[in-house]
Parts: sequence; C-alpha cells; structure tokens
Amino acid sequence: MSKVSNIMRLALLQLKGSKDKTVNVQNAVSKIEAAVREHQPRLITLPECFNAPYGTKYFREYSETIPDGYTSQQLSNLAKKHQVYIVGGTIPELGENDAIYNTCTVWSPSGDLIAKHRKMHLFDIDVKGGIRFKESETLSAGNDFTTIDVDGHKIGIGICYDIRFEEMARLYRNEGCEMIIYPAAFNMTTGPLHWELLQRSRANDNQLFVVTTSPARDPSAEYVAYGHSMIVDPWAKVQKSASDGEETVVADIDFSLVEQVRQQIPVFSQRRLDLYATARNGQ
Ligand SMILES: NC(=O)CCC(=O)C(=O)O
Repeated sequence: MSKVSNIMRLALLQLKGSKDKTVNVQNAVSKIEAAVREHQPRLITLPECFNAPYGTKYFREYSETIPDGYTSQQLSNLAKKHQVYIVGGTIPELGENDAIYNTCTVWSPSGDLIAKHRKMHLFDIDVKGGIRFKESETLSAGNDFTTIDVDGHKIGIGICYDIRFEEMARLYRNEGCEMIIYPAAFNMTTGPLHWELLQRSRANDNQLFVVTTSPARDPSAEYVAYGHSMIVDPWAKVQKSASDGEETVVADIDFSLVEQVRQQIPVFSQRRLDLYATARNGQ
C-alpha cells in the first residue's frame, strides 16, 4: 500500500487493572471512547494482559477464544464504530488443543481482525532478591512473526519480554518495518534498569519507532507493573512517555524521521555481513 501520510496520531492507553474482567474491559472501552472524542487518533494501543491480572495462576481462568470471545468482540465493535486501528494489548487466549497463549489482537477500522501475535519469548526469569516469574508454567509460546500495514507504514508486533531479543527487532527492520509496537508489563525490579534502555536500544539498532504500552502501576497488585508507556523515535530519543498512573499518551508520529536517520547514519548498508558470517560468530 502506498503511504497515505507521513504523520500518524497514536494514543497509548496506560490502564488500571483489577481482578474483574468486565470492569477491565469496560474501562478500556471508556478510555478508547474518550481518546477518540478528545484526540482523534488513527491508532490506539492497549497494555499487556489488560483484561486480567498478570499472573500464571490467572491465565487459564481468564482466557478467551479469539475472535469470538467477549474482549475481542468489544475491540472489534469499537474499531469499526470509530474507524480506528486498535492494537489490543494482550489477553490470555484459549487456543488449539487447550493451549493458552499471551496474545495481541489487531483490529482494522472495519472491525476486522487483521493480525494476532502470540508472545514468542515467554517471560521466565529468576532474579535473586527481585522477581521470579515463569510464564511457561501455564502458557505456550507463539511461533510466528507479525507485521501489519497501517496507511502504507509497516509495523511489527512484539509482546513485552520479546523486546529483549534483538534478533526479532532486526528481522522486522529487514522486512521494512518503520515501527515496532510492544504491549508490555515490566515490573519494579527490571523496569527501572531496563525499560527505557531496551526501547532506546531497539530503536537505535534498527532506526525505527518503538512504542510500548504498560498497565498503570498498582502497588497493591500481586505483580506491580512499572508503567511509563513510551514512544521512542528512530534517533533513539524518547518522544513522549507516561508517568506510572492511569494515563493516555497522545503523539503525532512523523515517519519521515525513519528515512532521515537511515540516510544520515547508514549503518545497515555498512554492515560487514561477509565478516560476521563466520564460524567465530556461531554462538
Ligand atoms: N510481561 C513480561 O514479559 C515482563 C518482561 C520484563 O519485565 C522483563 O524484565 O523483561
């Protein structure tokens, strides 16, 4: 598709979560309605696991099939009603053979499901004195890369921990992406250290926009999200970021920056692929 415009308005909804799925989804619905009314975005993003508590013991109980489940239907209706793209954060998905996935759905302005990304790298870490989390106790990993086209701009989709794997971002850049969107929920151990660093690293390495959307921080939750939803531009500069509470971040993305950076610092054509592809680079 040819590029309709180089400017695209985004609204990132950093949402409060709770143990009540209907309350969570209806909160997303009302924040989407408000963002449309007040800002007329072209694309709206939601947080990781926005309809459920983020925890391995909750994923099965809150899981839904896609696209006929309750949450999917709400997002589809809203996208169609307001003629917007919605990158629907993630929800626990009940998939084939009873497997559960951490899945991002993307809805077009006609209300169609245009992409479904299942988290590829499961969040299994054990930081002594910090955080232990093992998504693989109840989740299965997705095996597919996901890109979408919005008004001629190619956008890659990843989910939270996926951001740590630079190969994935590189692959999206090689496929022509100008932006990567990661619904995410970092925590109070790794967030302060790595949240901004990883986003600026992926943006800098690949000369594209990186967009993350986190749940709002709730200090009383079992898993305390870091917040600070963010947009980083292709110069690796933070264009806009949220604080830690419930907040809507609105920004106009100027995709012409992508080409500017790639022309002025042309690292991709300067790479010495002839030298890297040797036995010494084999892990
Ligand atoms: N939900 C996640 O994947 C969390 C990832 C995270 O916090 C990290 O440090 O990585």
